[in-house]
Amino acid sequence: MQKIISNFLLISNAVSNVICSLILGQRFHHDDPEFRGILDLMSRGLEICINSPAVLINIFPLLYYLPFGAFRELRRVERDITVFLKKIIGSHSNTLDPNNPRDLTDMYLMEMLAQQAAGEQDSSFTEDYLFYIIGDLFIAGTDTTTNSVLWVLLYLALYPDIQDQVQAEIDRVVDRRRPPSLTDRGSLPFTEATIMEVQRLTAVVPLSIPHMASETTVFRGFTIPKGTVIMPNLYSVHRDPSVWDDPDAFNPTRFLDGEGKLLRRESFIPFGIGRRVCMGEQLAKMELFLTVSGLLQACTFRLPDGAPAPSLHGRFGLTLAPCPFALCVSARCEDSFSPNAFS
Ligand code: HEM
Repeated sequence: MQKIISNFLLISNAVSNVICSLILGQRFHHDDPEFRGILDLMSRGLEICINSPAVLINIFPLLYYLPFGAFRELRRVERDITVFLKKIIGSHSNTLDPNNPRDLTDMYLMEMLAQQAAGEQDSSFTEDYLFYIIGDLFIAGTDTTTNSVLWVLLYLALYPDIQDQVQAEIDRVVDRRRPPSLTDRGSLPFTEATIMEVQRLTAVVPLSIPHMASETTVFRGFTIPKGTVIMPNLYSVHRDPSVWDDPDAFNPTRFLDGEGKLLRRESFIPFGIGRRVCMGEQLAKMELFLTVSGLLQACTFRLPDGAPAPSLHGRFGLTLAPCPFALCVSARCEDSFSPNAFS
């Protein structure tokens, strides 16, 4: 069976459900309109914040209140997300059973209540903070991982010989009788190297997250005054010709040594670096490995016959998303995951 697919909502739903399970103790059905609506809002919110005139709010905060265009849309997105998250926090608060915490929200509420009971005056554990933490984890953990998976599928459709090698490795190590698990990760270096090479080329969070110099600092002869906003350019690090041979080429073997073992390259920093490195790095790597290896075990992804090669430039929000593309998905064996699941 094969099918042409241009709608990959199944992937963002699955990725977001990992965060929902951890934070909210629940998964949402893929058809749930409220869930779908909130994912769209988050994605749109990020795009407006980075890639519209609303970015100027960072410099002129009063622009936030303008009653038109991106400014008004941003306020609406923010309001709708707030209503959704506050409703969930409220229902957790009402049904909290300290003997049976269900998720991170329950654990947080229990700590908050414990600190209140102890008379803690300056506690940072408040429902307002919880709201921001949940929002941060949703925003940081959904689009990043979803877009990484989409880029992998797109690159593998453009490079079918590499896709064949990934599938051959999965077939050799895992077989097709069971889905890949995390214990297989160390035995699938080519699959891992392929994911890393896509992460290198696409740098899904290309400008990382802005930081601010807490002190005046001299770095390589440049004085950086206290308060300067710094935006690390991870994209340029990943394409630096002084570090990477032929940096624009898609070549997973650059992450493998002569014996086919995985190489750690210090200039490979898709999750940032240092004290504020991505908090979800380990989770994201697990999700990427399980999703990509599971999908490639079950299906083959090709460009539809006669379709022009999709652009590899991407759409820039906080994350770099691939431009819309279509793939022809075919099942690799009768009883495997059906391409119909993507509809
Ligand atoms: C492929 C997926 C992901 C990529 C490429 C990615 C990348 C990044 C990058 C570049 C940063 C900025 C690091 C810095 O400031 O130096 C960051 C921060 C962060 N990420 Fe991720 N991320 C991913 C997935 C996730 C997931 C799944 C979660 C949550 C469960 C998450 C949570 C966070 C948080 C909370 C921060 C802020 C950390 C801080 O400021 O201390 N990320 N991420």
